[in-house]
Amino acid sequence: MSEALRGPLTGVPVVLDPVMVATSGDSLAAEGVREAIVELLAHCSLVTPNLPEAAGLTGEEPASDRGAMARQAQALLGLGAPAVLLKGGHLGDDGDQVWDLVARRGPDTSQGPRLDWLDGPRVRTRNTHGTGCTLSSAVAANLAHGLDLVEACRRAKEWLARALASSEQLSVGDGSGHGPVNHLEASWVTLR
Ligand SMILES: Nc1ncnc2c1ncn2[C@@H]1O[C@H](COP(=O)(O)OP(=O)(O)O)[C@@H](O)[C@H]1O
Ligand SMILES: Cc1ncc(COP(=O)(O)O)c(N)n1
Repeated sequence: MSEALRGPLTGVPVVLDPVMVATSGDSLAAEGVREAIVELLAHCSLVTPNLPEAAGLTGEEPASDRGAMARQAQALLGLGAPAVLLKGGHLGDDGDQVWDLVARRGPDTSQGPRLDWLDGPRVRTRNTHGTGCTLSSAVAANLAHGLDLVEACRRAKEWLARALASSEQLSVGDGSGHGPVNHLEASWVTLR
């Protein structure tokens, strides 16, 4: 894959979602996946780990506050990623807010990385299945539209919050597990 990213895909924005740990906490990665993902970091435009994934990649404990999030995002830049969207959905379950962090290498290396916090309202729902995949796909679509990285992440997160809020409209399975977000939230009134 890194060959493709160095060759035909050079110049195309690439969003790498290192799917290793699901929202539910389940491990989704076999052994050796960490090394493969680390190798890809330098060849993508943005990597989008959740907190357990960032911990797995950096070899640290999952971040439990903003300071640790900032340190781990910067550690991922140090591993070669040009930019990191560190997702904070696993932090502060009882709070009203959920915050993500965009970290980018600055143009001037002596000034350190640029950090942009994206705060948003926490939606009270169990239907969080696929939030990470939804977010990274939306960021990729926004980058393909030519949006700047932080704006692409900000708009993707805002849309995801609406899709989460609208998830109760869906009726999937017997309702016992984590249901999906409603990707069609914008057109739902006309569609149903
Ligand atoms: N209950 C929630 N309300 C609003 N946004 C959420 C909620 N849970 C997660 N998010 C957002 O969903 C995205 C994915 O978050 P996260 O759960 O950390 O990743 P993953 O789904 O990969 O485990 C992030 O932008 C996060 O801020
Ligand atoms: C097969 C598969 N792929 C990905 C996810 C991540 O889901 P989430 O975005 O909710 O962490 C998952 N739970 N299962």
